[in-house]
Amino acid sequence: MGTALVYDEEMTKYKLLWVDPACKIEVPERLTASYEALVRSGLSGRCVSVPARQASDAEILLVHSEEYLEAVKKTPYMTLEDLKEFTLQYGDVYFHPNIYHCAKLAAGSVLQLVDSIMTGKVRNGIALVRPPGHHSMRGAANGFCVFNNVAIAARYAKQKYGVKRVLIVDWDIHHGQGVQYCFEDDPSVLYFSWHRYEHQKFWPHLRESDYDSVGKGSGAGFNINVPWNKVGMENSDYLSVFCHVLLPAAYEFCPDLVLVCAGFDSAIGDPEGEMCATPDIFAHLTHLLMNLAGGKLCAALEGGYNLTSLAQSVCQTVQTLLGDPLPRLANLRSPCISALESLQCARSAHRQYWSFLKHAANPPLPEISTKPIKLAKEEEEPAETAEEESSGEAKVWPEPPQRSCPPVCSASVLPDDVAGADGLKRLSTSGALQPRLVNKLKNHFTKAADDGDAVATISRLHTLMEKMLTNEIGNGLALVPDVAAATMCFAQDLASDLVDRVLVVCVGNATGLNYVTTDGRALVVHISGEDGEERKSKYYIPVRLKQGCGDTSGFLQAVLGLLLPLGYEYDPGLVLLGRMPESGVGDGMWQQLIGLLRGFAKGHTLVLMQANEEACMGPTASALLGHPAAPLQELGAPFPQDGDALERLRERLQADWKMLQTTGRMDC
Ligand SMILES: CC(O)(O)CCCCCNCCCN
Ligand SMILES: [Zn+2]
Repeated sequence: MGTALVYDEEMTKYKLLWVDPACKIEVPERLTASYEALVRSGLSGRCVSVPARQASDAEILLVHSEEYLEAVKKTPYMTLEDLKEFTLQYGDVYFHPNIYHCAKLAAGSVLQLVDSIMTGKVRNGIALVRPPGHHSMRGAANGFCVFNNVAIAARYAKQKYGVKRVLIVDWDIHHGQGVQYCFEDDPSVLYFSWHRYEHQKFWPHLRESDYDSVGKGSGAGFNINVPWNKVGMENSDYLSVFCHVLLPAAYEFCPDLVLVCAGFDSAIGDPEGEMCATPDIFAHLTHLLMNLAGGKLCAALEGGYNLTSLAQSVCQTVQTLLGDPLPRLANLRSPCISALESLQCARSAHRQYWSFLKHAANPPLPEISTKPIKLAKEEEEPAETAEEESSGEAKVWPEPPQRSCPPVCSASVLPDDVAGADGLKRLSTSGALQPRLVNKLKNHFTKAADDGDAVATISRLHTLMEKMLTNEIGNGLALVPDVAAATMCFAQDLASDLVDRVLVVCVGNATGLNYVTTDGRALVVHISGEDGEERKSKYYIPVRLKQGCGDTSGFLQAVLGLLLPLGYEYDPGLVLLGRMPESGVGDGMWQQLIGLLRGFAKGHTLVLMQANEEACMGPTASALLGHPAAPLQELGAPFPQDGDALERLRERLQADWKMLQTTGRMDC
């Protein structure tokens, strides 16, 4: 199933008609720059084009009041003076004779996306729209927004398709207060937003944008705010919040549909956000949401005011929706202290609502000042410099890396063209494997199985990996006689011969895995139901689930809160996933694991399974081919001792692994 793209150039046909420094950045070129970049890159041609349409009155009234709609209906007939007058009653927004028409198209475009996804015409999609939506409220326009496109879409999906739970992820750099107000007492809509806040000094200066706004009444816990109190946030800050707040809550919420308020003013170069995350981060943010709700993801453009970074970010997002391998995120740093404080505050505020946080550390939080903030005059409306950049140096960043298109054969099961012992000889003579290595491998395997098929296995694995690294195939699945032996020998000898770092993930009980690499060429994460061998090295991490790998909520917490951050920090060139016999891990969880691991190493994942596990081959191949994992059924709380043990393990490891941190040093 494909990816829908909704775009209509009619939505470029309104603009600011008078001088207003607060609104001048919201220009029609935002849409044309985004769309033309998709056309130039060939991405628009790979999407299913879905036409825009005007939202009906009834659809707009799902969120807005009649008097507001009636008032906006009058704007097409207003004189310039009337429009200016009309605009004065709202904040940081402007009207135009054609903006009502465009606002209906913007809202209708997102509804078209919802229809295409809910009727199974496409898997996911994006709507390039303006005016944006997430600031507009029931009875008011605000922040360039007229109708709340995404809030209307959420209500529409529930009403028309009986969707039970909707997750709204708002990665725009501004707080979508309109969405928060709309759903704050509604437990069927989980709203997550991060936003530039600077302790209420940043627009829209709302006290309720802080982390302690968790929702009201039965909606308590279903509103998650992560305020950024400093500018300059980077990729590692964003990923930490996804791994340690959003994703665990999202999986526990188990949505039927994911809507994204896709604002790209959170990217580097944007004059509003002043952040430093690079456009390719949106490839990963999108990917991390794509295994929820069976892949039903609907993104709607919100902000983004630097046309270069906006266009690059839109392309990164669309290319991921299409299923292409992700770019590797180079040299992630430790999340900054301010980000860690925000992370810790959000986790603490939600501790009582989410089982994944039940065992989280609970250090005291700083006092939130309740006194109204006093904005210094210049902070109210920064004087517009002639050139935005001239106030600060113009940001420059590298063009996002060219992302390989999906290889022809994206998952290959042990090509049988390399059979028997001669295969290994061929490899060794071809120089692919030095003779010394051949002997080492052979004695590794001979104890596992008789010489013949052990040798055959080795040569097949090597072939599979070579094809992967030449991107001839994306990933692979290998059935081997002895998974533990194959995994270790592969990690120790084969893989480290061809890539700089191998992430080895072992699922299920096994011995002989505590293979110590001091040079860090392999990182082994072993998730099992029994004590792994004790940790001798930073690069061998046994994760024990007392309830075994069949405990999906414990397993998932280990994956999201430990494995993902470790993987991002380690940044492997290859992922090796070994499924030990009788691991007990469920098919759904297994597919989610594969889906998430595909985000590393440009999707180069090699799965090793015991030869007799045919039953699991189907689900494995499907996940390797990029089909969305089956949604996990409702997750209970992880067993107390597991939840507690995982939190303790994370705290112990964070000295070595910075991406595992979730608390800032907060002197209260
Ligand atoms: C969709 C969106 O969240 O990007 C809209 C942002 C509105 C910002 C209003 N203040 C602008 C101050 C100009 N320096
Ligand atoms: Zn914004």
